[in-house]
Amino acid sequence: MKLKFSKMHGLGNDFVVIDGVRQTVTLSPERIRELGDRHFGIGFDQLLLVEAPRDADNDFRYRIFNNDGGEVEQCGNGARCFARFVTEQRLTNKPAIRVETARGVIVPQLEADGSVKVDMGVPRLAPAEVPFVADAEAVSYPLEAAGGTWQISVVSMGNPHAVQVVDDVDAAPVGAVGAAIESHPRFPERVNAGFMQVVARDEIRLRVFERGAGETLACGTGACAAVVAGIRRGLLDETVKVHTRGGDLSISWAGPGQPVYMTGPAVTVFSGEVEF
Ligand SMILES: N[C@H](CCC[C@H](N)C(=O)O)C(=O)O
Repeated sequence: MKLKFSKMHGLGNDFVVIDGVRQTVTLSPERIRELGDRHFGIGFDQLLLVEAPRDADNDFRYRIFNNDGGEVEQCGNGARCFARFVTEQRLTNKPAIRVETARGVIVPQLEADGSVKVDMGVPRLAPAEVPFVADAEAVSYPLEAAGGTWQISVVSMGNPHAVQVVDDVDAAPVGAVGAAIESHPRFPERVNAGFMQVVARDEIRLRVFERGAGETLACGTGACAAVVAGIRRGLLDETVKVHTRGGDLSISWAGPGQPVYMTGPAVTVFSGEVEF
């Protein structure tokens, strides 16, 4: 069966986005992996599926599948592309869109300058909510991995993140240490591993080894988690510019119990059809 899709990216974190409202879509992990292959398929970090909401108070449901075929709870760069997609496809004309995800509702909003601002919801910091195996909640935890001990902060943006501070992201062992943290047994659902360099109290550089996708050029929820971790460590102020390899995001967090706001671009590269 042929399905229409759009190929999009948020700062080089790239997606195939599919309208599951007007099309009937059945996905298997195997087919997602085939289509995610950058040589034999279309190629993407994540596949995003747009569905009708389960709760009539909301506008859409949003499902996210990593390149490895696994379904996950949240995607920040994807949320911005989602908003651009449903607007371009005339599935809505609302500027602010209520979107159900596996772990709560997010509200992306198209801004006049073409960027997209997203209320990413309230970060969860208790280990059990990440989930992360620990005796008690702390600002950071020592974690043994890849032959070293890394001081990580754990944050859930709906999806799990383990963030550490490094002197220079360009020299950080993202591949080896990121892979070891991603599959560390203290993260029962695996984890996205972030490496953050603090440039100033309102500026960081960030690389993320993503769960189920490897290092990506940018990670929206990773940027949110890194700013939350940096503020909790007393290193950052409320609004932070996050430099990723694919470009810049603006992240704001007013503190515990408050939502994280993320602002950045969303680009449609092309549309196409594919056998699913
Ligand atoms: N790899 C992530 C999902 C995509 C997140 C990322 N692309 C973003 O922009 O937040 C996970 O397994 O939780």
